[in-house]
Amino acid sequence: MAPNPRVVAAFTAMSNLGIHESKVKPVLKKLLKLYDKNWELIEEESYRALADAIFEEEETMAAEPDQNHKNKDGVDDEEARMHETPLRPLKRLRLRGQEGQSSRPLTTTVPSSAAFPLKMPKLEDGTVPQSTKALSDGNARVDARYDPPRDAVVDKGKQPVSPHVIPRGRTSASDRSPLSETVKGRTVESGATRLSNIKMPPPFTFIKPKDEPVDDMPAYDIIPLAVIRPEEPSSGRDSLMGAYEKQDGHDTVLSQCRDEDGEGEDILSSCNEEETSNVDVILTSMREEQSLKIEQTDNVAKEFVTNGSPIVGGNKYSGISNGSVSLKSSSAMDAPHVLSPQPCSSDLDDAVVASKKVGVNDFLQSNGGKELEGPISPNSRTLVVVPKHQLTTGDIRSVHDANDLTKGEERVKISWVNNATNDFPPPFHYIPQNLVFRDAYVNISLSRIGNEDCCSTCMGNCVLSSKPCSCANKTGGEFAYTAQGLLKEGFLEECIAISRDPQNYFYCKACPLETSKNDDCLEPCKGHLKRKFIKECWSKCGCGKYCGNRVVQHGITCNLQVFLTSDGKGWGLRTLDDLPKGAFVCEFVGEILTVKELHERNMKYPKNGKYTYPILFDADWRSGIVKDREALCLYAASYGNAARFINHRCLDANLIEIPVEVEGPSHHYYHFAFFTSRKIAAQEELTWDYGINFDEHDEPVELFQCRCGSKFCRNIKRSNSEFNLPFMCNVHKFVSLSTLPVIYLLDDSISMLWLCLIYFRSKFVLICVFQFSLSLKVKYY
Ligand SMILES: C[S@@+](CC[C@H](N)C(=O)[O-])C[C@H]1O[C@@H](n2cnc3c(N)ncnc32)[C@H](O)[C@@H]1O
Repeated sequence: MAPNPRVVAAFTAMSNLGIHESKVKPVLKKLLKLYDKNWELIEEESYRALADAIFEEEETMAAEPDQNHKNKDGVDDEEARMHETPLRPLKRLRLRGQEGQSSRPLTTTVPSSAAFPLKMPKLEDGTVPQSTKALSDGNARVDARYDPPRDAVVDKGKQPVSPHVIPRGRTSASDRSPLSETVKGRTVESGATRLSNIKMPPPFTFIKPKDEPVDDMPAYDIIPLAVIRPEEPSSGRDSLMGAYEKQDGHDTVLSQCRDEDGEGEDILSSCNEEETSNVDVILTSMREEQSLKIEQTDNVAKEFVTNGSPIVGGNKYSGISNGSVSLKSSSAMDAPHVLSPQPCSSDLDDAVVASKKVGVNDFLQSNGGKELEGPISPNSRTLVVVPKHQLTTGDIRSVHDANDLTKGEERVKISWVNNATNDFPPPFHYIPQNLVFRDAYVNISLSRIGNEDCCSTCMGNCVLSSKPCSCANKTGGEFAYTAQGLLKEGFLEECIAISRDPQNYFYCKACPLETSKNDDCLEPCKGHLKRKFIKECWSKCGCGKYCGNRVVQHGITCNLQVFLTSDGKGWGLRTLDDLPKGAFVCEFVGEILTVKELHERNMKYPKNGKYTYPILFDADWRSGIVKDREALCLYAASYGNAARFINHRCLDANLIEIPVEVEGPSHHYYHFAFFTSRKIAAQEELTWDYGINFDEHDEPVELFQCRCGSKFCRNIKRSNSEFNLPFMCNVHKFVSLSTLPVIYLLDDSISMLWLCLIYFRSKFVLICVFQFSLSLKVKYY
């Protein structure tokens, strides 16, 4: 029987959205039943109902995973897939100052961290501390007093962040140009700069002024909005990107809206609050001639559909409209592929999804967000551009919202941009706070916080007091923060000095990292950095929420952006603001695993691809035997925050990680907070020193070739030598220097012996391999 053409058409439409037939079939059946076989309803709006239903089905499955989704180990398949993202355990600078660790000689051609002079050269924009004196962490230790059972903070299982299929968000800057103009305190990209930066003209762009704190800008609560027909391309930026004007001190976005018939319809909205609610969607569509200018648009969906309130708007949300405007493309554009809003997700109501092949974020403009915004902020309206053939629905959930990959989880929005390729950031669940995977013992309870561990008698703002509070005493007798919320210069310098001084490594007798492997050959501890801790005030303290000794717990407040680096490091994180020295940037957030669980994951999921580095909570492992469930680490490949995008830089990174205790006095679990180690200019990539010794090859991990560009790069010699030495091949974990076949006669046989000189784990090793032995004996009968 010939296949039903309507069914085939439905499959094709879904396939264009990257949805496999097997997913479509059951849903289509249900839908046909539901709609009493009324195909029109299904076919409407490019099979919107069908796509909705499929996503909804997936959402439901994800929300209520049943046994069918579990593999034989009881592990959720989706989780398993996420964990297929390989991982590498974080390795602090190994061998640094590892005197007495005989199995790890420092003899190597590779510059190990130990090779760094104790007296550091002066770095760009900042001085490496000269002092090499051994620095204690200065903290009064409080023994962890753990009693089972774990309290409610402990997540006994996987707690996926609820996935959202379709993005929302606001218009975002595709890539802030350093040549941005500042208009009335807001950053607005110069047209010339913007035009020179973009690879192809976007069909429409909203120029969104940078948000300022609401308090500072009452007059800008409502941004006038207007829509005009764009001019010819030759007329410059206005015609290509929509125009940006200033009227009576207000920013005005000029753009064009086309109706369903392709007829340009000019709408002018002066966009006061009342009018805003009447003009639901303002989009700019290119005229046909303009769209022809777009390169590589042939197989890309180009219909932009949005529901809800204005894409460009003020800070007040004036109600979600039920109207939606669908803008059909010009003839130069393909058939639409619209992922419509999902009924189950509020995020989806205001989503716009379209496709574009190159320069994904050329469409988008964002200021990265600033102040606390409600879940239905007009700034969350956005265009999200999804390449048609690349993403699975899982991917879309994870990184679909180019304006805010935090999916509203942070106080600020964090956009992502890629002006170079068609790639999206790797999929992951954004979580703003650490979550326990399974076994990790993270017991946060008020009963465990003794009076000496909090400042219950304080009031107001502790840092304004002349006397350090109990919490400051835990930070080594002083507040780590200034009244402005920055790290004190002396404290920061001490932390930097500690991290760069090999003397500040300690070596466990029985390293949890090694014992967790549970294998016969227990390797010696490779060293852990002694760290200075910060103890912040918290809920049991008497001071207020805005006490100056509470910084990290307030989360990210600066504007950050994930971007595709141009130097081959993959995605990276940059700041959109100028940051002073000592400013808190973000915490490294992920799943809390025991190191045993980490090892199990390492073994289970093969290494390849790009992923995040696990962070060890090893700062206090020297205190003695660490129980299995207390030897913890953070793993952010599957669940994490923006910090998972921070790339490594050898030695002179602009961020430094400092352990911060917030909830409790345990040093087995703390917050891994990143602070600026120097002033950082807007647009600069944020980096930190992972502490990798690029000479180590003994972990089930694959080291990347460092492209940090630092003059202190620890990977330079190795990468050079690999290419320069003759007869050398790099075979996984060892370097074969030369191979010599030796043929010899032994008694009546001829034998072949391979002599192979290899360089392995910093040693030269001669390997002999007998390949064959051929008997020369001739037997006569
Ligand atoms: C924590 S992730 C950082 C985000 C990552 N670039 C991405 O695209 O998702 C660590 C990975 O980034 C890459 N990376 C980080 N720093 C690098 C560097 N200095 N040189 C080359 N690759 C780097 C490596 O692939 C590493 O495994």
